[in-house]
Amino acid sequence: MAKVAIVYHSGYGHTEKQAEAVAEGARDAGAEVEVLKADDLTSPDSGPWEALDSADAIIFGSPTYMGSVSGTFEQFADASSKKWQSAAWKDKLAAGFTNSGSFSGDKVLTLLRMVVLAAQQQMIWISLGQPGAEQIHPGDDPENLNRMGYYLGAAAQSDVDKGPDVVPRASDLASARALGRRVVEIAGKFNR
Ligand SMILES: Cc1cc2nc3c(=O)[nH]c(=O)nc-3n(C[C@H](O)[C@H](O)[C@H](O)COP(=O)(O)O)c2cc1C
Repeated sequence: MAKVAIVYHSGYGHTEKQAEAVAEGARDAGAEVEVLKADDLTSPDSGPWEALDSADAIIFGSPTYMGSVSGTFEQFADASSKKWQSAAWKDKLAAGFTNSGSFSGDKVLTLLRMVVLAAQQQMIWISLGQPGAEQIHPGDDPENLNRMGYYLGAAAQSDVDKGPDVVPRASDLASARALGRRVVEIAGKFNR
């Protein structure tokens, strides 16, 4: 059984909904899933690091704040430098998701930050694997995966005047679930 760890930050609960959806998709695909808060992993010497060390795949999640990952996620990235020193995550699979207030909101930089983190850790980045762009229509249809046309990871947009009980939309959560499933499917191929 593939082991998947999801490590995310969410200041106001929206990205947390996305993290839950990624976890649901990974569990549906048969993985053992641990969901970890970046808030608990900001020091290299304390926190549930073992769950990350033993995972086949680590999926990173952060809201987009000021055009990149949040400060708390960046603290986690800094703290992970201890794993870089020992190449502890070399050849693990990696993927990512982000959520922001604007339709774009510069989410691509958040995902690229995660790609660079994964590369520095010598991990293997898994793209979203969903066609977008030409399939976009404005409705909130759960079948409408990747409505914003991102390919590096799963993107969600949450209207800033609405709480996490309303947004992210069903379509964005469906994209997140599909990313969780894809990571597990690729972990299966990789292990074979
Ligand atoms: C400090 C801060 C910076 C933000 N920067 C951006 C941004 O650069 N682009 C954007 O589209 N939304 C931005 N937002 C809006 C958040 O991305 C949005 O409200 C998101 O749903 C918050 O996720 P969370 O509830 O998981 O914290 C920002 C919000 C905060 C609090």
